[in-house]
Amino acid sequence: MNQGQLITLEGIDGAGKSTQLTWIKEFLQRRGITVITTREPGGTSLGEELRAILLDNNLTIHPETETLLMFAARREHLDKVILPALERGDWVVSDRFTDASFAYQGGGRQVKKIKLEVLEQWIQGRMQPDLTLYFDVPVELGRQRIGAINSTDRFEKEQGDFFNRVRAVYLQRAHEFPDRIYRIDASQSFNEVQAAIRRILETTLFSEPNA
Ligand SMILES: Nc1ncnc2c1ncn2[C@@H]1O[C@H](COP(=O)(O)OP(=O)(O)O)[C@@H](O)[C@H]1O
Ligand SMILES: Cc1cn([C@H]2C[C@H](O)[C@@H](COP(=O)(O)OP(=O)(O)O)O2)c(=O)[nH]c1=O
Repeated sequence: MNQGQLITLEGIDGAGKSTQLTWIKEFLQRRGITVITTREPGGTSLGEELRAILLDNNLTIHPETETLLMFAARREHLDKVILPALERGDWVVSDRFTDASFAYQGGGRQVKKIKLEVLEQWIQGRMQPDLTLYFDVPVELGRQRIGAINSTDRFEKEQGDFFNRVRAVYLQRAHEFPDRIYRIDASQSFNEVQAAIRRILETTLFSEPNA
């Protein structure tokens, strides 16, 4: 049986990832693929408990503690959800994965990159997503879109500078890993973003080598 594929969605808060997740799932299902959708931090019972702590506005958490909790949740997620699904031949679409730790903890919180690389190597070895869709929006637009939602969590309440650093790391990683990370201009309309996703999925995952 073929191994499934891992697709991850990345971007600053308000970029529009969650909005497109269901459409991506349905697009893949129409191709006869069994798909599970999941998210980080979260995706398992322990992971969702860690998520509640990580997003809790009433807590102050040291940046390295935050980093370790993100990777702890990810370790569970890989063990209980992602790797078993891929081994069954199912595809996994995850709303965020390790690029978010480099962007938010590395960029936003300024945790040293080498520490993130050590944790990445520890829990993933050489494993990487097959495809990452990076939803790129200017920080102000992301904030406006979140502003339309009432509650803000521990990350969403951060200031513009924080999100500028997060976005800078995402852009840098898209540049560094062009075969895996595809930048989408997510400031476009819903339909235009969807068309861009469709083009990327068709060319990267479904292109016929001799067609
Ligand atoms: N292309 C778009 N144009 C305008 N508004 C959008 C677009 N995509 C998403 N939104 C809106 O922006 C808000 C944040 O979207 P969401 O998908 O939750 O972002 P994310 O999961 O990346 O934080 C939602 O209210 C959503 O309806
Ligand atoms: C996976 C991950 C998420 N995060 C942050 C980014 C988000 O602000 C938050 C997850 O919240 P979530 O509500 O899923 O994000 P969004 O509003 O974009 O849908 O956790 C990290 O800081 N590091 C990580 O490794």
